[in-house]
Amino acid sequence: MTSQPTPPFGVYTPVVCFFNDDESINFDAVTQHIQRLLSSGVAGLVIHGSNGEATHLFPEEKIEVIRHARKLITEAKSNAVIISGCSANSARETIRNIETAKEAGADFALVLPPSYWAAAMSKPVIKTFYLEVASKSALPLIIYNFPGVASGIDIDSDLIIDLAQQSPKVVGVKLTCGNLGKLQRVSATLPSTQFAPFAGKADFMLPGLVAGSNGVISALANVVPKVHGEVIRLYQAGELEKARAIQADLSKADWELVKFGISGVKTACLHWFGYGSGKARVPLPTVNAETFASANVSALDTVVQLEKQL
Ligand SMILES: O=C(O)C(=O)C[C@@H](O)C(=O)O
Repeated sequence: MTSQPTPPFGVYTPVVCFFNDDESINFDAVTQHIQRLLSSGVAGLVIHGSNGEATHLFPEEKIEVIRHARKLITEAKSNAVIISGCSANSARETIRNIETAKEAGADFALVLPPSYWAAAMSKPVIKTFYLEVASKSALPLIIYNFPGVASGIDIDSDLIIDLAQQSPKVVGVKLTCGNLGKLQRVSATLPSTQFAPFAGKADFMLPGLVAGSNGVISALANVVPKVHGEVIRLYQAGELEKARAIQADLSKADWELVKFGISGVKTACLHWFGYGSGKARVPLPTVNAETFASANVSALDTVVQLEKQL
């Protein structure tokens, strides 16, 4: 099998999906948001990640949003890539999701381990799942390790390395588990030309860069993508103390943001950038603008003010 493309190094945003009060997709806000992300120089958009409420969208809506993102990337003359969430509990449905995501304009597929029958999901079973998907995948595959949304299933570095060595289609992993040792072992074993490990949260972005992360995939990059890019710039320039100072601000802000949940990410965009709303699809609660404005969001405000200066 010919070698597969890997996602370029940089900042990736798991893009939130904006909704109107009637829960229909607010494409005007989606457009403003993606245009702001692209103008900030993100390397890629993760469409239908956890923050994108992938689990709340109809199949046809998922295709429409990917197509819309691809259209905006083309209009912006951007080189950003699309990593599309394609997870399902069967290999068969996952493979079909990848086909439709490719047709809609995605470049890579992001796939969680199957978790409905969590007790049956032993390492050999998970390995069989990923090798089956990779063998028929229409796109290069990125493993999505997020125990919090996968019944606690936490894929270890042995299995990640084994999958990448067995299938050239497996080209990356998104470590939202926050396990730096895992990231370090994977990046030290698999060549960066063939495999892209990602630190999956702002919280450990700089330590992740030191451990060989291919940049970062961060929900907070919905709000302050340029600040994430600044950490990379400072790190690559060897200005570690300045990078650490901004990392400290990002970690404080991420902790503040996570308390508001996915809706809060959207409300933050309304609060500081004037588009969209916090509306999330039931059962997720919606954080309204007044609640957000009256809360202590000083750590977030610190990084937003820096974002606006960059
Ligand atoms: O929304 C996703 O797909 C995530 O994994 C979120 C993660 O990047 C984070 O920063 O919490």
